[in-house]
This record gives sequence, structure tokens and C-alpha cells, in this order.
Amino acid sequence: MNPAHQGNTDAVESDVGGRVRIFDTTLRDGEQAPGFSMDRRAKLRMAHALEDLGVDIIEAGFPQASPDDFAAVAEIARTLKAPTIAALARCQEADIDSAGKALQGARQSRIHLFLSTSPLHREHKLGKSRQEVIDIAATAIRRARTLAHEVEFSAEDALRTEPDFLAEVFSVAVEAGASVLNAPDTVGYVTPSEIHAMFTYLREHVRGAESVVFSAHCHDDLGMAVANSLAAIGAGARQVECTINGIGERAGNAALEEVVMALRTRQPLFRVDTGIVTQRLFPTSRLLAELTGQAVPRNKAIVGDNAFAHESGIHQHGMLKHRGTYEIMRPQDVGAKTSLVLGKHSGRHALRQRLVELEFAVDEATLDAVFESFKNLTDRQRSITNDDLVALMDKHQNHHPTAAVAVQS
Ligand SMILES: CC(=O)SCCNC(=O)CCNC(=O)[C@H](O)C(C)(C)COP(=O)(O)OP(=O)(O)OC[C@H]1O[C@@H](n2cnc3c(N)ncnc32)[C@H](O)[C@@H]1OP(=O)(O)O
Ligand SMILES: CC(C)C(=O)C(=O)O
Repeated sequence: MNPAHQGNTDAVESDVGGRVRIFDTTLRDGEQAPGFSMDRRAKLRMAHALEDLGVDIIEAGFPQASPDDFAAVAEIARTLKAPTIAALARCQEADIDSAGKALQGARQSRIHLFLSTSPLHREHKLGKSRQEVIDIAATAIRRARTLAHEVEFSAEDALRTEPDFLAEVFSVAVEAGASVLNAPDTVGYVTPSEIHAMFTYLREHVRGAESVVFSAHCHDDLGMAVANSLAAIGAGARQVECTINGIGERAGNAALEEVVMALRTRQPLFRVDTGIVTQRLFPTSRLLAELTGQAVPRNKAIVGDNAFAHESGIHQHGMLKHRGTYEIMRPQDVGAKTSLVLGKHSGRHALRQRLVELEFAVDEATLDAVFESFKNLTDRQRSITNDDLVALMDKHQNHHPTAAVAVQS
């Protein structure tokens, strides 16, 4: 068993341990975005990869959404050993019962209930008063408590909810038996300082706060999902809900790989750890792209093709002297590799390095001459391959047979 998973169900212990629980919702919030749906087989493959990655909780789906999603949650619950398996449910009996049923085979099960709390959602979406929202949540939590090992309660649109009302809803949720309180920024509206203030307020005002885990679930509508998740951690959140490649509703959720590597790379700042096997980040990202048919953008942090690629001559020169000049993480720590790509922006240092790797012995005069041909080629071609370089060297040697020696090509 991955040591990351040992003892991952004790709410109180997690809050004092400097350990942030990673709740992966790739298979639920990620999957519900247009273009990303996965069938049962794809979900099962992804769930195994998430287990290997060391996530603490896998939200496997929304069983009431469709028969195949029910089956996917049930199969993941039966099959996986280490992580807690969560299933989403509205505060409705049918949803709760179907989540409980789907989770029956899980070693550690969690029903994840949600109910809107913001004035906008209360009035226009649910048509419910404050008191009705509180009563519906409490009744649902008590029912879910009998069907799973643990219950998480999410106050949908929490970050646009009146703080005193949110604290009251959460206090009732704790009394009813919820052990994880999730305050989602459902529409990606807030800034880091605002979410920090909300989590600080909640931890001070929710009755029973010391016995539960506070959780952040941030959306990326304004591009702040990761920053907001980190700010919530700074204010005491000890569970973060995130997805591989940041997939999810609209602009997506906080990207798991970004949250995890920010916490790791800036450990002295955040002083918390996760149980993620970071070397699995890149392969897990690629598996998701394969299963959904949605490519990872080249410039995506941590897992994009360009995350550790350098084409600019000045950067390549720096990298050849000391990789810390232009890389803040070691690519092997996320399962990736550094590449010095030769193209229009490259300089002599990187060109010479590649020629040496190709086992050409190159003097300065040859390098200058080949560099000129190389630059001309880059104006016609976006990147230059090893075969292109060998051809350039052959051409040069035919004109100047003694200038460069191909030791082997
Ligand atoms: C913030 C989030 O990401 S929440 C999760 C969103 N994910 C999804 O919706 C994906 C899966 N959903 C589905 O497959 C479908 O919406 C179903 C099967 C769950 C429900 O379908 P339908 O019964 O046809 O309802 P529909 O989706 O059109 O409308 C939502 C209903 O749920 C109610 N509802 C919404 N949230 C909640 C809640 N947390 N608790 C109780 N009821 C809720 C709405 O008021 C509405 O009720 P009404 O039918 O009485 O008017
Ligand atoms: C169900 C909840 C946690 C959610 O997805 C949201 O509010 O964005």
C-alpha cells in the first residue's frame, strides 16, 4: 500500500499534521465538462492511475447521473484498495441512496453531498429560504451518514454566500454528521485574499470546526483556481479538490499537478505536504489526454510539452551552465524530461552541444559557418531535427573537407 494512504480518514489528525489531502475529481467535475466524458472502462483505467499517483480521495462519479456512471462508481469502489472513494449526490433521497449503493464495496466510502447556499442560488435556482436550505442539508447528511463511512458536505457557491449564514449551515452540517466541509468557489469568482479571509472566518465561526477538515474546490473562470486553492491552504484548508490537467466545468478546476508542485517546490513557504508520487504526474496527464482525446496544451504548467523545453539561445546557454537558471523544478520529479529544442531562436552554444552529442568534432570556424546555414534553415522550418543537422554538416564538409570531422554520424 502507498504510505500516502495510511490513516487518511481521521479528520482531526489531518488538520494538525501539515498534510493536505488531495481529493481528485477528474472523474466527476472533470468528466462533466463538454468533450471530456468517460465511460466505465475509461474511468476504471484512470482510477487505477490515480491510485498509483497517490491521491487520497477519488470522486468516482455521480451515480444518479446515468446507469453507466453508477456502474463506474461501483466498479471503482469494489476494485481500488488505497484511496477513499467518493460519490456525488444532491440532497435528495434517490441520489443519496444510489450513491450509498454504488459505494457499497468500498474499503472507505464517502458520500459527497452538495446544496447551494448563496442568495442567488437560493432564490433563483432552488427557490428555498435560508431555513429550508439548512433543514434540507441536515436531513440529507443524516441519511447519508447511515450509508457510507463518511460524509462530505459542499455548500455550492459558498464563496458568494453571506459568511454568517455559511458558518451556520456548516455548523448544522457538523452536528448532523459531516466530517469534511467543502467551500467551493463554484463560479471561479474570488481572489486569493478573499478566499483566505473566508476560510479564516469559517475556521473561527463554525461550531465544531476543530473536529472536521475544511476543503477548497476552486474553478478557473478568472484563471485563479490554483492561486485560490493555495490561499485556502494558507488559511487552514487541509483538503484540496482538483483535477488532472485542470479539466472541469467551463474553464476547469484547479490543476492537481500545479497545486501539488507549488506545495512541493515552495515547501518552506507553505509547510505542508501531500502524498502524491510526483513522478507519476506526467504519465497520468498523458493517460487522461489519451482517454478523453483532448490534448494537453503545449504551454500547460508542469505537464505541457513546453514545460521543460527551451528553444531560446540565451536560455539554452544558461541551462548548459546550470539548469537552475531557467528551471525551478527537476523534470524527472514530475516524470518529464528537459529538452533543448533547436529552432529560429537558438544560439551557437546549443548548436555546438547538439553537434557534439551527434559526435561531430567542431572547431569555431566550422561552427560559425554551420550556424549561418542553420539560421537560414530555421527561417523555413519551425524546428531542426538531428537529420537536418547531419545533412547540414555533410554539405559543409563537402565544401570544406578538412574543416570538420564526423567521428561518427
Ligand atoms: C456545481 C456542480 O458541479 S453540481 C454537479 C453538476 N453535475 C451534473 O449535473 C451532472 C449530472 N447531472 C445529471 O445527470 C442530471 O442533472 C440529473 C440526473 C442529476 C438530474 O436530472 P433532472 O432530474 O432531469 O433535473 P435537472 O438536471 O434538469 O434539474 C436539476 C434539479 O435538481 C435540483 N437540484 C439542484 N441541486 C440540488 C441539490 N444540491 N440538492 C437537491 N436538489 C437539487 C434542481 O432544483 C432541479 O430540481 P427540479 O427538477 O425539481 O426543478
Ligand atoms: C459539487 C460542488 C463541490 C461543485 O462541483 C462546485 O461547487 O463547483
